[in-house]
Amino acid sequence: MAYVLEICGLEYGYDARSVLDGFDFAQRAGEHRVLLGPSGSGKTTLIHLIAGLLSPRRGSILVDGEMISDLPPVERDALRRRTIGVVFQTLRLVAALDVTQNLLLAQRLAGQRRDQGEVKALLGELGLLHRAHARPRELSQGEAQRAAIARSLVTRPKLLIADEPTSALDDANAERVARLLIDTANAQGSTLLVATHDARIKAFIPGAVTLAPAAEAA
Ligand SMILES: Nc1ncnc2c1ncn2[C@@H]1O[C@H](COP(=O)(O)OP(=O)(O)OP(=O)(O)O)[C@@H](O)[C@H]1O
Repeated sequence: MAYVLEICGLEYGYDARSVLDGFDFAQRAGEHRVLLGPSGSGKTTLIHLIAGLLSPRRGSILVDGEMISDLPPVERDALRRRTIGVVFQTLRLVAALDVTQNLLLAQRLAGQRRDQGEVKALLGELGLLHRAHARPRELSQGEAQRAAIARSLVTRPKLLIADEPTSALDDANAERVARLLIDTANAQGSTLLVATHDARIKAFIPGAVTLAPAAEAA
């Protein structure tokens, strides 16, 4: 099966401080993986690199066969919107839009037809139909998280990345969110990469890769 993500010899750092030093990783379509690492090991940095929000110092990142790390910014943005969904720690829903409008906007930014039927179906799957016209500030934290998952999956991205989706949750809710991510990713045909320091996630997604703690200043 084809690779959705291939990372080779990735290097990145902030000023003199190296965060990633020769990181290699590959993920095939349908092969969900966990990126484990303690706080500060570079998980969020790596997600930003994969999504083309940062540029590597060295090495390459291929998303769905395209070298996102080498593309000019406009094409990078287009590739990200077409092929990657990210559930950020801070969720990043658009405050002025209701849940349905947030999902329709994601479809439009991905260059897709706005599809109310698809939006409704996904909100139903995530138990959010009754909140379809609520603004983000009117949602509970759990509802907002599910809305962010729906927003990231409504474009059926090849790769769905979730940044620390469970670390603040108790066992029952961590399991619920992990299962929800896996089930909805499967239903949408997306491959899941969960970045976390929450070792409980390994029970749900067996393929784990571990980031070493950040290196000391060079
Ligand atoms: N914009 C920045 N400027 C300077 N240093 C940064 C910046 N962003 C992150 N760092 C540093 O880079 C290292 C990796 O940070 P990153 O946020 O990627 O780690 P993380 O594994 O996602 O951590 P957490 O689990 O706490 O979110 C940390 O030491 C952090 O302090």
